[in-house]
Amino acid sequence: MATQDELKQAAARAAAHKVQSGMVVGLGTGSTAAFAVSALAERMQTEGLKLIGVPTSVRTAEQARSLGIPLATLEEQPHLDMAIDGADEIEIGSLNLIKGAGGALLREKLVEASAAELIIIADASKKVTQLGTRFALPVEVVRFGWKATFARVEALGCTPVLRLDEKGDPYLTDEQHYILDCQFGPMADPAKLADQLKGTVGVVEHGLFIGMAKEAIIALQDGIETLVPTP
Ligand SMILES: O=C(CO)[C@H](O)[C@H](O)COP(=O)(O)O
Repeated sequence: MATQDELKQAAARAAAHKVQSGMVVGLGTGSTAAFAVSALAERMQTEGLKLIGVPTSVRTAEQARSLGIPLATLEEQPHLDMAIDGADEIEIGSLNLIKGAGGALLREKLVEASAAELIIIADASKKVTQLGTRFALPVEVVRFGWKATFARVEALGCTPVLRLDEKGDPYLTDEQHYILDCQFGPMADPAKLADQLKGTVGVVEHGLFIGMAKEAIIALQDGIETLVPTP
């Protein structure tokens, strides 16, 4: 029986094989995305694949650089051919996502909104029938007045928790913001909630990725399953 890491790696490899030479590729963040970065570097070495990566976090930039993947910023490469990333929850049918457990949701959304195609990679544990069933929704907020923002987000019907780092200090994103992990429970209308959060003063971004994923590559014990959004 394959381990969870082996499944993540299988999905990552399948996505990396979709990349063609000359592409500009958004490089996601997290343990599954890290396998995709490694698989791309391997293809560069073994097949001579050429690509430019646009990383979605400092962490991913460091990994890609250490593997010799040429990088560009989103300012330098504002139009990406593809982005490959993991997710915390993938809603079967819509392919709407919850992302951000790894803390990179803002840069991920910026990079992935600029990609012609967003490919999500995961093991089967990430599939849900309704978003909000397994993970709290990460909401990135500016530090200034964060308690007032906390109260506004709470009023939308959730229990927010300020994310802390391993030292017990507030977790800081790459853009130097805080994250509130918001337990909304199963979401009947995630698109409406996304709009409400976007309209909340102090909220910079949230981890709902609505209508963005073009494909999800899911690694199962007996092979790869490819999901596309149903109309
Ligand atoms: O959104 C993310 C980071 O902000 C990650 O893609 C998400 O948390 C999945 O991570 P992993 O592959 O480690 O389970």
